[in-house]
Amino acid sequence: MSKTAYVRTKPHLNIGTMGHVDHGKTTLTAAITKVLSERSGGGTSYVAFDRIDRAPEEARRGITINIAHVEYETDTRHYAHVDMPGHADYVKNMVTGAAQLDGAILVVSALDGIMPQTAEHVLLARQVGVDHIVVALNKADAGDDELTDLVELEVRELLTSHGYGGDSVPVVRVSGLRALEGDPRWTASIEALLDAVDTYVPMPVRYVAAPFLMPVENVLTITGRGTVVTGAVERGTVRVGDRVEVLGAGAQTVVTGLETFGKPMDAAQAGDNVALLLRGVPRDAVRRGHVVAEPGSVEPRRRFTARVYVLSAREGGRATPVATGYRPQFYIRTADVVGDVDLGDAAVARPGDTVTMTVELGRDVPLEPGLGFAIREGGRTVGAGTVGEVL
Ligand SMILES: Nc1nc2c(ncn2[C@@H]2O[C@H](COP(=O)(O)OP(=O)(O)OP(=O)(O)O)[C@@H](O)[C@H]2O)c(=O)[nH]1
Ligand SMILES: [Mg+2]
Repeated sequence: MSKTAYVRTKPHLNIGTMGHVDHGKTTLTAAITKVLSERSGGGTSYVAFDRIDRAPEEARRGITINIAHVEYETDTRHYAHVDMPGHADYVKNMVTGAAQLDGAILVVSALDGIMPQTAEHVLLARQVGVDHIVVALNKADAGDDELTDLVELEVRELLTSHGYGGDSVPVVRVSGLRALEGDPRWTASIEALLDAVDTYVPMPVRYVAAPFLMPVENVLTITGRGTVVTGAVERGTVRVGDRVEVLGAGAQTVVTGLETFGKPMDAAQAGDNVALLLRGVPRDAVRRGHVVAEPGSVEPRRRFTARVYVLSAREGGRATPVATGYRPQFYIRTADVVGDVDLGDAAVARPGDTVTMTVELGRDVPLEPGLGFAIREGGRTVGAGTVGEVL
């Protein structure tokens, strides 16, 4: 049962594909692993399309529902890549996936251009703190150059309007599908995209010395061993044998095992995508949205002030204003919590407005100034905000 341990030889970054449904995110993800697996001295294994979209409903409907993680290595870096769903009904999964990205690949079909979730994902990425975007203009094999030029202009404008500096963002014309088929012109396009990611997305500062904190993304059971929680370490370092607290479950426990992509490790640090085996915690006591942290290092709270941008109807938001007493869902880290909005002296907030509000959540969660969140209602994003003061 001895598995090869994870050896940290290159800097590790978290990236992912986002964009409108069917623009080719999963195909591109598979193509990236294929191209890199064929590089000499690689360290990347090819992950085929149907191993990324592997739930039966995903295979049947031909869409991505769950976030899938794959890993690969370029010459200079080790990447964990999340392939996010584009379909409007699954944007909440995209929100929790994007919360941990150091950079994102925005996939835009050169045939279709900007579509509703293209714009929504850019807005959410900004909100959850993704600082760098590289654009893959996909399906370039099937598009004509003039139309693709127009799409590129449109995408640069969209990025600029969300503060991404659209003029300097790399835009690479690719074909995930032809690259998967091994067409050299298009495997070269994937190489060019990866070079753009390697050079344009900087290595973020990792707060490895801070107290350990990891938002729980998923919970699994390993028969005979116990409960496992997965997620990206937000800050600090955790070692096998460390005592941790599961905020939300009200439990203290000990980490008895640590893995990244199936490889055991002795210590995980900020930025790593990991699975933690927790001693004696029942499977149903832990949920997505809970936070694993160094005991006593954070105190969950429920009241805070926030600056919130209320999306306009054109951006997919509400058509009518919100007032005090409004009760939408708040997406904070991986948590999804109802909250009461108090607008104070302002009577209403109209779509398109940026306002200050006081929020009272339905339960305590770890909060801190500067933390980004999304506000959703009836399956769509209606606002995006940042925590001001925790009350
Ligand atoms: N011509 C062409 N078709 C492509 C390319 N990439 C993907 N496709 C096709 O586009 C369709 C959607 O591809 P997916 O990779 O599933 O798209 P997706 O963005 O992951 O979709 P969701 O995850 O459901 O949002 C499939 O039929 C692909 O074969 C490409 O580079 N060229
Ligand atoms: Mg997909």
